[in-house]
Amino acid sequence: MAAPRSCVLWSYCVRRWSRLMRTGGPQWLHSSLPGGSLGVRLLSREKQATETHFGFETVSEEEKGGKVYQVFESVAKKYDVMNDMMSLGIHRIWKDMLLWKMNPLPGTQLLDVAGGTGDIAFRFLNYVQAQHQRKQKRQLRAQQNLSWEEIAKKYQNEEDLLGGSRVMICDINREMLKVGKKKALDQGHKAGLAWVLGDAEELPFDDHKFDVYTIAFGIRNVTHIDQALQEAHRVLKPGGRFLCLEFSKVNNPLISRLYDLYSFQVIPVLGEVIAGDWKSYQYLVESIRKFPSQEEFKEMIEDAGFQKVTYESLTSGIVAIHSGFKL
Ligand SMILES: COc1cc(O)cc(C/C=C(\C)CC/C=C(\C)CC/C=C(\C)CC/C=C(\C)CC/C=C(\C)CC/C=C(\C)CC/C=C(\C)CC/C=C(\C)CC/C=C(\C)CCC=C(C)C)c1O
Ligand SMILES: C[S@@+](CC[C@H](N)C(=O)[O-])C[C@H]1O[C@@H](n2cnc3c(N)ncnc32)[C@H](O)[C@@H]1O
Repeated sequence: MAAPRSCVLWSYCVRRWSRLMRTGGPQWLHSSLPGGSLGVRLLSREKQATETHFGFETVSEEEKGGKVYQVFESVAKKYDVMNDMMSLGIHRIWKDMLLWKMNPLPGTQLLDVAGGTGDIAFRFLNYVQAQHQRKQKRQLRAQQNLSWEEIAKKYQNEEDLLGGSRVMICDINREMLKVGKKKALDQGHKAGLAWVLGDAEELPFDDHKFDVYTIAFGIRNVTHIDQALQEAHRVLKPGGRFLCLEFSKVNNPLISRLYDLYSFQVIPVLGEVIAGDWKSYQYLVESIRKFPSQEEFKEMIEDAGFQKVTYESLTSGIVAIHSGFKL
């Protein structure tokens, strides 16, 4: 049965109002306050500067960054094994799906923010290398009179193996990057990647630098998500793509109940047994519940200036991939 028109109108008004409030209030309010729009900006900054959440705990904004840092400093060494244990390997499929969605073109310059131990970056390198090798093979087969030196050269130039694609991994946590760098050596990734210590809210890069921006399981931990989204928009080239893999809202009531049971009864126990750290994994499950739904997050991405914003829910909405373009 269709919803009555008054309900539709009411829900539209509520959505418009909450969106306005998130973006600093209506325009008329800016000029009626002392100091005009600066007044509002200062007021909203002051308001923002008071409180936020760290999982289910209420903390000041200044505190949150430090607490998140401690969590990832503490879990870094066990991070990868914990992900396999908690998700029975399913996180690998989600990350593969992010790459399939990206389907990078030859020469893509990727920025992977909150890149941690490099899972997205290594998948990107494997993907572009496989893609480039297939292309090179096709070209070599098509050329009849090549010497073996010419053929060998094509295979030996490591930089060329990636067809000009590169990935920059940016993360705020030294320990996560340290584990990632070691993993890169172990997996034989040398060319085409660089590691940078940096904050998603204040990226250490010039404007219009990257073709694709990814953030996987990272944005949930950032204090000012709107600021991180604006930074993503700033560093992308016109035509560039934003892709985010993050926990989301489960859309099936039965799965939701089981998932809640699993999250609150099993995950912290796994955290304690495997990583000796109950609290960090309690933070993980609580922070998941605090993160906006698929639709709310879509609106936040649009508010940062992205166009053609879409999302795909995976595993009944346990996670979602959001995509947007800087046009
Ligand atoms: C500190 O911050 C972080 C730290 C990190 O290490 C990582 C992250 C970022 C996170 C990731 C990259 C991924 C992390 C993965 C998850 C949080 C888990 C995602 C969950 C799933 C894919 C599975 C979802 C589970 C369900 C839909 C419910 C099914 C659950 C059950 C049948 C068990 C229900 C539980 C109870 C009744 C409680 C009592 C049970 C026991 C004591 C037995 C223990 C049972 C198990 C170990 C079974 C585990 C089962 C599964 C994993 C189910 C998988 C199967 C399917 C989805 C089909 C970070 O930010
Ligand atoms: C759950 S891990 C995700 C790592 C990786 N992207 C993956 O998918 O496995 C979250 C990462 O976000 C990083 N992080 C948290 N706040 C950040 C911020 N403000 N700027 C950059 N990275 C941040 C943490 O240090 C951590 O490495």
